[in-house]
Amino acid sequence: MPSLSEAFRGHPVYLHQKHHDFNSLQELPDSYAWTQPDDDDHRLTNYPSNNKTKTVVPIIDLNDPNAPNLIGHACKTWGVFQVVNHGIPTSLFSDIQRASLALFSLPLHQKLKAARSPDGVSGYGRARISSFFPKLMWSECFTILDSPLDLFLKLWPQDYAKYCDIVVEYEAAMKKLAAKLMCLMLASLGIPKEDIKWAGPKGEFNGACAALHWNSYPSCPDPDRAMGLAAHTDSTLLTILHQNNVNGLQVLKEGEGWVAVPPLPGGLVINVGDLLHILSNGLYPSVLHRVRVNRTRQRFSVAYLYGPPTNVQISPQVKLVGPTRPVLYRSVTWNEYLGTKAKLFNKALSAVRLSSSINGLFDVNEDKSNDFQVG
Ligand SMILES: C=C1C[C@]23C[C@H]1CC[C@H]2[C@@]12CCC[C@@](C)(C(=O)O1)[C@H]2[C@@H]3C(=O)O
Ligand SMILES: O=C(O)CCC(=O)C(=O)O
Ligand SMILES: [Fe+2]
Repeated sequence: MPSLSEAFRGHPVYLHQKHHDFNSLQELPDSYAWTQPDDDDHRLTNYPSNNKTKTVVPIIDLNDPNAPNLIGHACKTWGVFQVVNHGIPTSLFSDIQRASLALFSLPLHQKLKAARSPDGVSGYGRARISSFFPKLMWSECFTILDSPLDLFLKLWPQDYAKYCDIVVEYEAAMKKLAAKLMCLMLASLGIPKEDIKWAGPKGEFNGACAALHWNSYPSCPDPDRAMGLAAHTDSTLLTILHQNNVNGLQVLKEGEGWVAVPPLPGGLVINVGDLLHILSNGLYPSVLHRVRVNRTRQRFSVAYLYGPPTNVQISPQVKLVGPTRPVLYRSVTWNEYLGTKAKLFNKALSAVRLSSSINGLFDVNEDKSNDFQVG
């Protein structure tokens, strides 16, 4: 089986190679301006506003006996929810946040020592999706696949070990939680975990592949015209996101527009990714999300992007297919899907959709991404 890094090496994306020291920018350079000052442009606003409706992303207590049903409902109607009582000690969040702050606070020349190579995915750089947009995003990121050791040695020749320990501990905790969430999500779909061969006899999902992705969104001199991270879905089964206590994450809710996902102390945001959308035969939408920035506070997030072994075929589960529910997607491996995503970005799901299926019946993800691109 190709490792996740090898899977990426086969599907390079071409990124803007120029990096900026955000702290030195007193004004928004044109290359970061997604709208012009006099634009009466609603594309970056929350239109239609969620202020009137007060809809909030569901918050689910994992100790609640009704959690499986609540998760099922949240996945079906939102494709995203927050969890509390997930069993991860808060000290692990402060540790990983401290590591992320230490990393992004390094001088640019130091961060560039661990820069992502053009055909790689690990290391420091811009979001991979950058290449699909004419403007730059107001953010920097750092991706860890496999071991952080080589990267951290370059960043912190003396202190690398303590940061490696934090990452290893954080990933182990995430892996356990992701397996638990997979079991709950499969149960909510009525799929016994025995139907997923790679889950293993006890549902440990040992063969899973994952990436740890750190994001930093510096304070921005002109936040209304900038974009932290453009609207995208994750190519994962699910993503577990920890955010610091700064707003910015928004999800697109059918019929409501962009809805903020406010940070919840000790909470984690769980979102459905494209592969779970496929596996659920379109029942669970992989939620479109983006990040806005603000004038005064730096925002940090740590995403654990979780998927299957890279060579396992993921297809709509037979139990979710029937006379009134045609099979909506062909089967794909994560490796293949990452290649499709690298080429087609937000059109990747449509590309693996079966043309004979009844369009739009179950798939709420039918390409809406163009509405949110500045073109
Ligand atoms: C395992 C993954 C999943 C990746 C690529 C790689 C590591 C970083 C992930 C993200 C994180 C930011 C959005 C995204 C769209 C991006 O550009 O990089 C994600 C992408 C995907 O979900 O496709
Ligand atoms: O920073 C965030 O809140 C979201 C990050 C994200 O969507 C990602 O890393 O995939
Ligand atoms: Fe994401």
